[in-house]
Amino acid sequence: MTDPPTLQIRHLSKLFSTKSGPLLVLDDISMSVKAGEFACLVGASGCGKSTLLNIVAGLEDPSAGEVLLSGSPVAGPGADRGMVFQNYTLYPWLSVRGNVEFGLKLRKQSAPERRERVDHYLEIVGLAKFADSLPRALSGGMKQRAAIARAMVNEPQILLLDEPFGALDCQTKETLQEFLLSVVRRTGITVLMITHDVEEAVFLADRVYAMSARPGRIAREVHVSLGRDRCLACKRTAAFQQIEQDILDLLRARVPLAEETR
Ligand SMILES: Nc1ncnc2c1ncn2[C@@H]1O[C@H](COP(=O)(O)OP(=O)(O)OP(=O)(O)O)[C@@H](O)[C@H]1O
Repeated sequence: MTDPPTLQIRHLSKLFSTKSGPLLVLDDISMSVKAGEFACLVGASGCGKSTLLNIVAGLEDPSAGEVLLSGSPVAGPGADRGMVFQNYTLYPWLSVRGNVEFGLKLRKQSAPERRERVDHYLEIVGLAKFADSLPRALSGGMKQRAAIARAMVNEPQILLLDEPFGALDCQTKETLQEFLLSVVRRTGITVLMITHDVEEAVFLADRVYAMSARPGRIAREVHVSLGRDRCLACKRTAAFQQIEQDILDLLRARVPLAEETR
């Protein structure tokens, strides 16, 4: 028997109660992410991307449907999912090392084990020299690299990234995109990332799920057939731009302006 995909989302819906009545945000979402795959969800603002990621993270409950991680239902947050958010979420009073090892301390890992693991992941994200620095001494890009190390150090089954480069300037964002790809290739980690930046999704992902406007549905699943050896120059190739344009056309066709407001 073959192993189940790392992540399976089955017929998932989410309804919020609001002052003006029930609000259907996600409608019958089904998708999966295989081990070692990089999947991106793209969609207009308000289509429910963060809600979906929060449900996968166990921070919100679905109204219907289920999320399975390696075949087991998700029933709350857990160290088997590593999360990185858009806004830098490092503890300002802890050093980079203190931030990265925080989860390991909670799980009562011994000091020598912690040191070895933290050193390994700080080296992977290129921050070994900044282990003792406080977050305020880091640039935005370095903070996000530290946040990625903090998520990876628990060796989760899947990394969940919520617009991790959304607050960075264009140049830093591109540097971090290349950096993330190199980390993913080196470690083989499985990733689900959400972004509204279609170019970013095509550059990073093996598969892109395009979501319709609210209520969010999976409008199309696009296999990014660009190979796995990608560099920023790939963004200028005709093949890349064709895939990007197809997804943009799809999103534009499905997002009437009136529904863009939240
Ligand atoms: N707790 C909540 N109660 C009521 N409505 C909510 C709640 N959380 C989110 N929403 C609504 O659900 C919709 C989807 O929000 P969500 O943040 O998931 O979208 P998004 O696609 O991630 O948007 P963005 O790209 O702007 O971050 C929005 O209309 C939002 O106002």
